Amino acid sequence: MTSTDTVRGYDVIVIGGGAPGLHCAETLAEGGARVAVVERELVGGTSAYWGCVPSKTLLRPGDALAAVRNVPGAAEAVNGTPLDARAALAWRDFMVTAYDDHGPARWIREAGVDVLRGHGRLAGPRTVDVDGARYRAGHVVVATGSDPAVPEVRGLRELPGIWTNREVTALTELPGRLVVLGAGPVGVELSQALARLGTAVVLVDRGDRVLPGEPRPLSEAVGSALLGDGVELRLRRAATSARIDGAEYVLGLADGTAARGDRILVATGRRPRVARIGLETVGIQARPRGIPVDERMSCGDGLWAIGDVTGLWPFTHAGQYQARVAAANILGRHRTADYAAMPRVVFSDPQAAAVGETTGEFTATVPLSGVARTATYTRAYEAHPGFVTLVSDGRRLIGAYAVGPDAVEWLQQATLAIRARVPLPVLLDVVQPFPTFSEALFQALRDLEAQLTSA
Ligand SMILES: Cc1cc2nc3c(=O)[nH]c(=O)nc-3n(C[C@H](O)[C@H](O)[C@H](O)COP(=O)(O)OP(=O)(O)OC[C@H]3O[C@@H](n4cnc5c(N)ncnc54)[C@H](O)[C@@H]3O)c2cc1C
Ligand SMILES: NC(=O)c1ccc[n+]([C@@H]2O[C@H](COP(=O)([O-])OP(=O)(O)OC[C@H]3O[C@@H](n4cnc5c(N)ncnc54)[C@H](O)[C@@H]3O)[C@@H](O)[C@H]2O)c1
Repeated sequence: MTSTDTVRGYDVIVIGGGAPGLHCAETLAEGGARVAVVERELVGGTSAYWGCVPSKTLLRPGDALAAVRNVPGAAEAVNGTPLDARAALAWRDFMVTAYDDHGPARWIREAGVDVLRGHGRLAGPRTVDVDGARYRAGHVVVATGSDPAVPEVRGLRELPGIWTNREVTALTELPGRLVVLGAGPVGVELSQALARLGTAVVLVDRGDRVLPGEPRPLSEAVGSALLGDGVELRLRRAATSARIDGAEYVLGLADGTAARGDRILVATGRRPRVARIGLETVGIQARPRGIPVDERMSCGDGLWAIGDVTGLWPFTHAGQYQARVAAANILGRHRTADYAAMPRVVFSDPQAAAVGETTGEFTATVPLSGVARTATYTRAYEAHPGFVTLVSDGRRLIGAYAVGPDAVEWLQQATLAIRARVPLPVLLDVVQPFPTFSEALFQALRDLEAQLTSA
């Protein structure tokens, strides 16, 4: 144990070097604080190596090919050759920098942040141990993230070789058949990515639709796209047992049937990483969802928590937003988190995006097939499942959701409108360029206006 007179001190120590932890540390260093980030594995965390980046990279080849196949003139330039899975996996390796974190580690050091390699744990107020070395800090930010949650299904936890997001995003060989348990964002995105790369996928969920947390029309559009890619949907079926039969994984389902594959991917949510980080030494009791924080991201005196470990909004962009809120407060500028306009996005093809409320006093839905951009974009426009729905309280937008090409990008207009509380007449006065999918927003606003006039 290091004696107190040799203990190193920082203004702030961030435990966990995922995207939110790094962003917090960088913002604090920019603000003049002496900062260290503790990381026991790879600087960059889940998003960079086993989450957002590899999953979006694995989706992209299928996206691009499907888009080309729907465009007369371009479709003729591609023959029937399937996607080259080896090239796609090589691109994934490039995007995850072959699981080497020298680049991000150098970048954060150049931002003025010390990187302390090892397992960090609180050892009392304003004290952090890193593999036995003791450090003191004015503030400690807990940003330890989350692990995959494997549900209590008979035999599942003991089964050797089950996949979670780590194994599937890092796969080196495509399985012939894959059983995916859980049709949330992880299950949906990776089912489509692998199906398009050549795997036969069975997607199982106890809910009656994919993405059960989102509005039904959005789930239905994404579900039918998955069916179109050959994904077999087994909905309304909870998993009840799991076993290996020879070389085959067998997932028993509540209706007495079974799903069989060369692999099982468990995509049934996340649980906060709160074990062995010394929360008890500072009097914090984590809840099942995570560390409770106030709107400033504070969880105690000189103690803060951000990212997945809070269990609030398990997205990289949400954790980074919380990082800015915590950093501002630590630097003495009062700031509170506002989640009224938190974007929720699924990078399936078509993309699905939502923000804010999903129901309200007034709603207006416009199909994308009625927007000129769609006809120039794809020959499949008549059958296009795309749409946008706006939700209003009669004065402003309070929510929006959409399915369609690049929906994740153009629905951001609604995010801005909700966050900035823009009055509906001002939104109606916004010019949308022609021909863009954004024109659907204008049409939906006009529909809202008509409803309000006749109300
Ligand atoms: C397959 C998949 C796809 C996703 N896609 C998206 C997406 O497209 N968009 C999006 O916004 N979100 C996406 N997410 C969610 C996103 O990855 C997470 O919300 C984000 O990574 C959370 O960041 P975090 O820093 O809280 O946790 P993490 O990224 O897990 O970082 C925590 C870090 O802390 C380290 N650590 C933990 N405990 C200790 C300790 N005691 N000492 C030292 N270090 C420690 C870990 O090694 C890790 O590096 C996806 C998630 C998955 C699984
Ligand atoms: N594009 C993105 O932003 C993105 C992408 C991937 C993941 N993420 C985030 O990562 C987190 C984890 O995602 P996820 O998809 O693993 O979790 P999730 O909680 O969103 O979905 C889990 C799904 O598993 C199902 N399920 C759970 N137990 C089951 C059982 N025993 N039998 C059958 N079905 C069962 C649930 O009904 C649910 O549909 C999410 O919060 C998500 O927002 C975000």
